[in-house]
Amino acid sequence: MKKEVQDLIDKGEMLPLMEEFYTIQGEGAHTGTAAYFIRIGGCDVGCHWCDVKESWNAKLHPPTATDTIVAHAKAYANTVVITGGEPLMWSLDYITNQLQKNQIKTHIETSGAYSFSGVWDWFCLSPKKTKLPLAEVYPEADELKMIIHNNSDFEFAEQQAKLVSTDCKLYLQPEWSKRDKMTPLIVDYVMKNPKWKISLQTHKYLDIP
Ligand SMILES: C[S@@+](CC[C@H](N)C(=O)[O-])C[C@H]1O[C@@H](n2cnc3c(N)ncnc32)[C@H](O)[C@@H]1O
Ligand SMILES: Nc1nc2[nH]cc(C(=O)O)c2c(=O)[nH]1
Ligand code: SF4
Ligand SMILES: [Mg+2]
Repeated sequence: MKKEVQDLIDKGEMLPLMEEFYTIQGEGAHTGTAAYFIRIGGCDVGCHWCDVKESWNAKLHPPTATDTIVAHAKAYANTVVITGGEPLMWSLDYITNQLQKNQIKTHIETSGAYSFSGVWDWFCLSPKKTKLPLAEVYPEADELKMIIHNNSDFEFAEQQAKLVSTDCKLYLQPEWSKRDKMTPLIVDYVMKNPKWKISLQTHKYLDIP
């Protein structure tokens, strides 16, 4: 990669954009709310059930001017969700500052496995066993969203819940390929442990992006 491009990426003025789309937030506390999604390429966390493995190799996603991404978002929405891939692999201070200057709310979906950057109106932390969140990230979480793929994931969810702030909202979300088996177990678990709520990937049921 040319040095000029790498310098702009380092400053967050370019980002390896995989896709951008206007849709309805399908998961977590803001389920049902219209939002413009920005999916940034690159992730090495390696979840075997990841539903966007095409995002993993950052080199496949062209460095794109952040100002262009912000201009697109502005034409559609007053809320942007930055996801990936793992968005915290990149410096997100520039994009979130630009979005907020344009009165656009900034939301993130992250595993928390990389250092914190950006200014966030809503921070969704979804920890993974293969690459745990950094200690500095836990206090930032407004929402903890634990993916339940097997029975041991309930225990992992409880461990992670001890590390976020007391006012962080707690969600259990069935891993999509195991939803028929795990959703009824999550329903039982939430009734026995009502500090948790269930989050479904409602966009998949609606067949929208
Ligand atoms: C694709 S990830 C991208 C953001 C970031 N890498 C992360 O994992 O939080 C977006 C959200 O989808 C969740 N997710 C990914 N694959 C899933 C699956 N197969 N079933 C349910 N949720 C999934 C992740 O846990 C995360 O909350
Ligand atoms: N509609 C919709 N809602 C989402 N919430 C989190 C998503 C993600 O992939 O980060 C996602 C997504 O891909 N689509
Ligand atoms: S951290 Fe997120 S993007 Fe990366 S593999 Fe896991 S679910 Fe997929
Ligand atoms: Mg998704």
